[in-house]
Amino acid sequence: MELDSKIMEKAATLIEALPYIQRFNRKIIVVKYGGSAMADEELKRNVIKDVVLLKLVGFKPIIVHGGGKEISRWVSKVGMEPRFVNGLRVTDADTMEIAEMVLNKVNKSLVSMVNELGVKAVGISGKDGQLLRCDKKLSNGQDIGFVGDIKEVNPKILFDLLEKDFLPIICPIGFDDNCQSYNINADDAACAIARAVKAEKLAFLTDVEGVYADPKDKDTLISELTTDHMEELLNSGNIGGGMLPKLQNCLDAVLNGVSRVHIMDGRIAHCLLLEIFTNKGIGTAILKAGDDHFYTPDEK
Ligand SMILES: Nc1ncnc2c1ncn2[C@@H]1O[C@H](COP(=O)(O)OP(=O)(O)O)[C@@H](O)[C@H]1O
Ligand SMILES: CC(=O)N[C@@H](CCC(=O)OP(=O)(O)O)C(=O)O
Repeated sequence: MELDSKIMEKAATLIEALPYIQRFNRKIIVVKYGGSAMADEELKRNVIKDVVLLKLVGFKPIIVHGGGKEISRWVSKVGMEPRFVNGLRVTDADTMEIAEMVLNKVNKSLVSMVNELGVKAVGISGKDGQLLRCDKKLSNGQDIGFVGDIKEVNPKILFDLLEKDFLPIICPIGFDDNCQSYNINADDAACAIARAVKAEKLAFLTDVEGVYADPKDKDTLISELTTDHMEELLNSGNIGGGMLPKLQNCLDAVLNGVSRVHIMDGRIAHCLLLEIFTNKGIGTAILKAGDDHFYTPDEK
């Protein structure tokens, strides 16, 4: 019997994924899902479908999400002006209240999407299970309000959830010794969590292709960025806004045992699957100096 070539192609694609499935089996993958890549429901659903697939083929994904754009929208709605210093939101008491409400809302919408696809998700914040204990964070000595600097991660709740086969979805709110709530940059939260659970991979899904050497010139996309070039890039004046904390966290993660760190465009449908299950270089891979090459299936 002659088989349709399209069906054969599908089979070949599935077989191509086999070494990657073996490589990541039972391994923890932290996906930082930025608010910038949550522009519409279809986009969100595509990202969530990818994560659900990762879970169903035997990976242990953890989602850490942001929601910066949505927080800004609500801050503006109540007549206040969103303000940022070095990519971090200046968070007074009112802004803190709004941030917590909005992030919890985003959290539950992602939980519902995962549940709808037949995988059991549990949405928590950094307060649950005392996951993210903070101090107040200063930005170059400047007080920027209730912004949290993570001083301790207690990953027990995450291991418990993973062991019971739940998919943890975390929003970046922490607490201090006086039970004060803190607004944590979601990239900081994702990196600290990836380190604490010794994740195999940390993937940042954002709204740009990756890191540009010059953000005004899209031809300057950096496909591989090694740690020894990071400082130069961070000091070049060409890294701004939310990319600053993201890159600082990539550096921190790579230097502290997370071997695969990637920034990619969450607006590209199924970018996570393409990055994990194929040998294509998507976005920007952040590598330790001396490890500067794309991964082969065996290494991935
Ligand atoms: N050199 C750069 N390369 C890529 N993006 C940059 C650069 N400098 C600043 N950015 C900005 O960083 C943004 C991504 O960070 P952010 O808005 O915080 O996203 P997320 O919500 O995913 O955390 C991009 O939309 C882009 O405008
Ligand atoms: C302190 C600080 O900046 N907190 C962030 C938390 C949300 C976040 O990081 O969301 P994205 O990942 O979508 O940027 C904020 O208030 O915007």
